Amino acid sequence: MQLRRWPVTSRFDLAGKRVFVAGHRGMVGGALVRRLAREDVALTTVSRSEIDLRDQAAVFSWFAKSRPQVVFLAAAKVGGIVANNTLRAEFIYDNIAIATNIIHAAHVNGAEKLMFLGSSCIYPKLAAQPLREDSMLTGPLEPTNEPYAIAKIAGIKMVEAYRSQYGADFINVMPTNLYGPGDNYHPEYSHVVAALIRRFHEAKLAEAAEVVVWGTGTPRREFLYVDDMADACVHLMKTYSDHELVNIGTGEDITIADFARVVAAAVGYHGRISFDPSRPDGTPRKLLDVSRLARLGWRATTSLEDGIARAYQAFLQETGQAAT
Ligand SMILES: NC(=O)C1=CN([C@@H]2O[C@H](COP(=O)(O)OP(=O)(O)OC[C@H]3O[C@@H](n4cnc5c(N)ncnc54)[C@H](OP(=O)(O)O)[C@@H]3O)[C@@H](O)[C@H]2O)C=CC1
Ligand SMILES: C[C@H]1O[C@H](OP(=O)(O)OP(=O)(O)OC[C@H]2O[C@@H](n3cnc4c(=O)[nH]c(N)nc43)[C@H](O)[C@@H]2O)[C@@H](O)[C@@H](O)C1=O
Repeated sequence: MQLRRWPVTSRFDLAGKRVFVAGHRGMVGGALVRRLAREDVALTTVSRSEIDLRDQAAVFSWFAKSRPQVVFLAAAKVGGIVANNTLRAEFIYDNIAIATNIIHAAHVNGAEKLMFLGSSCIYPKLAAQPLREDSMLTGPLEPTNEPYAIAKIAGIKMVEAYRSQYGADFINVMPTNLYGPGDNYHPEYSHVVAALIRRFHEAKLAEAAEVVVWGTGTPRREFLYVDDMADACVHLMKTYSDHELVNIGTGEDITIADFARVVAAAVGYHGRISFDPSRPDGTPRKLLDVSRLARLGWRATTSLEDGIARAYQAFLQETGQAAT
């Protein structure tokens, strides 16, 4: 029987390092900035108005001046199932450009460590569940987000190649569906968590009799609170150094129908919930195998109910509706 090789653990000291969070204004980037405030680091960020990370010359010039020693690559074009399926060209172009620019610039400018954020959608649509890291590229992808998934796989393979050819200490993590402060509430292009928080809230205010949830309600999803995600990223940056992917999740999933009821309860909506099967279900199930992450010493701590309650409060604050 082949022994499963467990990842190499190592101690990487962040203290005093110049740390670049690419995508710092986003949901994950913002959580990383909050989490890194507890570390002794020299944090550096650059906003999109200063540099478009698709612009190779601008990225290379910035890296040559700033020379970050540690890079969290959290910048990407991100969206839910309809955004991915509608903006297919933008999702593949932007995400390949951002990944290739930053990974190469980090290498050329001597970054000591880089973390690339992939996504659970890189795994085959019908792969065995829970999804193991070695199931990547073993079957067809979910069509609705294939461009995005291909871009993510390109970034993953680039990180592996730079470790192999140049000995770069670059690592790949695969987050599950994320939610929390700083999420995107676009009515069509958001992910399910933000979409339902907004829709149930607006239905409550309007005293609507019914809320329509997309799809059949039967798909299953795993949801990780974004501040847990950031903590896992810092933990792995400090302790993990190998070529294998590391899934980041809770290890628990829920049907969209049951999840909708969790959000309705958190928001305080008591009307009917119906389903619109004309909207895409996407992958039937995306539950990550988090045993490698557990062996590396990390587990999620925020329950779904607590996380949704905190995400709803963040939504109210971010949209200026929080009770004063
Ligand atoms: N959200 C989720 O459920 C999941 C996310 N991930 C991954 O986590 C990472 C972060 O996702 P998330 O925080 O949700 O996404 P957000 O959309 O919230 O944040 C993305 C960030 O990237 C920046 N960005 C995008 N394009 C460019 C560009 N061309 N130039 C400069 N900056 C750019 C955005 O800047 P600006 O705000 O100015 O537009 C934003 O700050 C991504 O790699 C994503 O693939 C993985 C799995 C699940
Ligand atoms: C993280 C992952 O996220 C994306 O994949 P996804 O998990 O399928 O994305 P989603 O959150 O948009 O949908 C999850 C499920 O939820 C159902 N659903 C119900 N009602 C709404 C709704 O109102 N909006 C949305 N978006 N979905 C809804 C929807 O029908 C689907 O069954 C990838 O594109 C990619 O970005 C990626 O990597």
